[in-house]
Amino acid sequence: MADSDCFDTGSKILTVAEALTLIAAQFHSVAEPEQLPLAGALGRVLAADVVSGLDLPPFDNAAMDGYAVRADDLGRALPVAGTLFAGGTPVAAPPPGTAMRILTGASVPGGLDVVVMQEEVRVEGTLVHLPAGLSPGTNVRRRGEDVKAGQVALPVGRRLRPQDIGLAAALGLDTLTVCRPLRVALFSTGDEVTAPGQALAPGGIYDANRPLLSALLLHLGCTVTDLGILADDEDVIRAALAGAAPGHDLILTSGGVSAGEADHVKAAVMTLGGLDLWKLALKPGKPLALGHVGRTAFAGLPGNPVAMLVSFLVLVRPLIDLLSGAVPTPIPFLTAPAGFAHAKKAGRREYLRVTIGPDGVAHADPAEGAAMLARLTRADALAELGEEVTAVKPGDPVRVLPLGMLGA
Ligand SMILES: Nc1nc2c(c(=O)[nH]1)N[C@H]1C(S)=C(S)[C@@H](COP(=O)(O)OP(=O)(O)OC[C@H]3O[C@@H](n4cnc5c(N)ncnc54)[C@H](O)[C@@H]3O)O[C@H]1N2
Ligand code: MOO
Repeated sequence: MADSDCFDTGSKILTVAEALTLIAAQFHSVAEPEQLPLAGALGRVLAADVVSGLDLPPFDNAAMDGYAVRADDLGRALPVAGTLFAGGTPVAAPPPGTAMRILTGASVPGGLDVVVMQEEVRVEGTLVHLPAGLSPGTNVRRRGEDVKAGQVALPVGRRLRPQDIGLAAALGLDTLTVCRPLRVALFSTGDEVTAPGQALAPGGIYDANRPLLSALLLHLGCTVTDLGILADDEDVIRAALAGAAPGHDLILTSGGVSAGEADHVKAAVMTLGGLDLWKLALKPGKPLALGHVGRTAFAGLPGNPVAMLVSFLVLVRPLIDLLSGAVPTPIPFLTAPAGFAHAKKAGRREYLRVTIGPDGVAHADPAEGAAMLARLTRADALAELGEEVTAVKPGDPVRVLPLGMLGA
């Protein structure tokens, strides 16, 4: 939900950090909890902490197939008192001076503190010859070493990833309390924008942004209503937005947010709520419109597809996190040596399409066009050049944001 006050920044050019601060101040969670089976919870946001009801692992167990012994008995040849299988009922330790054959995952009897891998022993008749020098605890997975009973295993606000679902299952949970999905209405704008499958008129282009945005939103666990393409007509746009607002938490549009004349989106949103047009110190992704239609949040992204993707990842993703009850997480980055030279303005953040070579070097796309979608499909990552950077030389370390880690 957006506050009713709009955040007029006048003609100031906002840094990304300033924009994110304004977003955090103006938008609030609309989260409502619901209970879901684990299988349906991927991508959803946890509505409550998951507190572990048990230790993980639940009992001391073997990490390897081999022989469970006392550390004091190492370096000797011992008789084998029996075999312990995974899933077998835990048994008491055999007397000192004996070994137990043990398989991975089997409960280690209390008192035995080393599992010697079977590759490291020599079996001769009924005796197993053990190496010396292993420290107590070797190859024993201790009860509770991963998670302790009573500990928060998964925190509220976590957007659930496959490994989170796996952990919940390991804790014995078959359902999770998650936030209901954010309901997002999607429009493209512009008379030139044509739905794929239709004939392309002279001057027309196919609508790449809606399917691209829709896919990005699905990755974030949103429910997407695709409401098509809005013609450049203020009345039509106003009616469509007014109709979409009540059933949605966020309306997203692309196109029509720069200084152009055919900007009916702005006028329509203004009459239905409030809107601010931001100019950001960000390339690509300079223009961004944010506001509300009634009580529904509104974000208007730039029309150029690559600019739209960058705006989405840098600004709309955190907005979606806020609205959906997720704890916003910084975009993960890695550092790679630059395989390129690049000069830039101080004070602006830039994202360049890069491929990562087999040697780990980041090679920038020599073209920088914000409309070049095919070139984006050939990139592995975006290099993030911060506000303070004025030049990149080959070999300089640069931040790279792997597109796959961003759901793109
Ligand atoms: N005089 C100025 N002109 C422009 C400025 C500026 O500051 N002053 N900013 C430029 C930048 S940067 C960008 S980005 C674009 C943003 O423009 P809009 O958001 O108003 O978008 P449109 O003009 O409607 O479209 C831009 C471009 O993208 C194509 N487009 C639009 N929708 C789609 C879609 N659904 N699928 C594929 N492509 C789409 C559209 O045809 C245009 O080519 O403004 C610059 N101009
Ligand atoms: O900065 Mo506009 O957002 O391409 O290319």
